[in-house]
Amino acid sequence: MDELTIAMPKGRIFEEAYELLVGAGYDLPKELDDSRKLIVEAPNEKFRFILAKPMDVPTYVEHGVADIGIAGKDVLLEHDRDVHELLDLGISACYIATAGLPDTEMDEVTPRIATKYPAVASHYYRSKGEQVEIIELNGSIELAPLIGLSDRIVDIVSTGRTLKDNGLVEYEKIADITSRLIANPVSYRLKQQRITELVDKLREQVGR
Ligand SMILES: Nc1ncnc2c1ncn2[C@@H]1O[C@H](COP(=O)(O)OP(=O)(O)OP(=O)(O)O)[C@@H](O)[C@H]1O
Ligand SMILES: O=P(O)(O)OC[C@H]1O[C@H](OP(=O)(O)OP(=O)(O)O)[C@H](O)[C@@H]1O
Repeated sequence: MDELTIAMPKGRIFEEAYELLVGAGYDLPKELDDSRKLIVEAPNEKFRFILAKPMDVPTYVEHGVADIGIAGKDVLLEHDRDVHELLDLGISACYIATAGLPDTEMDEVTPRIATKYPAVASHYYRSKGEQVEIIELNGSIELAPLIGLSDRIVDIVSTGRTLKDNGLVEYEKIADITSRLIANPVSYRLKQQRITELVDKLREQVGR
């Protein structure tokens, strides 16, 4: 049986992804969940896990150093990678939206948009025929309108708490987000049987 290398996102998505795999019947070592190791073997299943930053998962899969991976749809929308999207896992649900200070218009000349998702934001405003200046930030995006750096932000909303606590309001929803199972196209061809079996088990688990 071929070994499958799986790129798992550390952080928010990890716990739900781990539970999904265990729920699907896979025997995973405890050290995957409770150690700081970045490469963990699951010999009983012939899996090798690599623990990656969520944004980097599609990079490992595109380059074929991981056969499959779990990535947020936000990451897949932002970086157009050559990977197959096999299954919507339904976990880590959130959405991307525009937000800003309440009752404010965007600057008429060059509205400024702060975001961690420059491609998603550019695409969104271009599709509306609006010309904007994108300001890329790495986090704490909600700061931008509060201190006058931008008119709007394009960011993830989950509970809405961060917007609320900072006195910001949502304007438009851009895309619903969940995590997806992705595969390297060559791995998918060469290890199709193993990957299909995994997809079927996960699909059954997702449907529960
Ligand atoms: N409230 C949320 N904020 C951000 N991402 C969320 C949220 N809810 C679900 N997600 C999903 O989790 C992924 C991000 O996970 P996480 O926050 O652990 O990574 P990160 O953004 O790289 O974090 P950091 O840079 O803070 O380490 C996103 O790609 C998205 O699909
Ligand atoms: O709607 P909520 O449930 O409040 O979640 C949304 C917030 O969570 C994320 O930030 P994160 O916690 O990853 O911190 P960051 O600003 O450093 O990216 C996201 O960028 C929002 O700020």
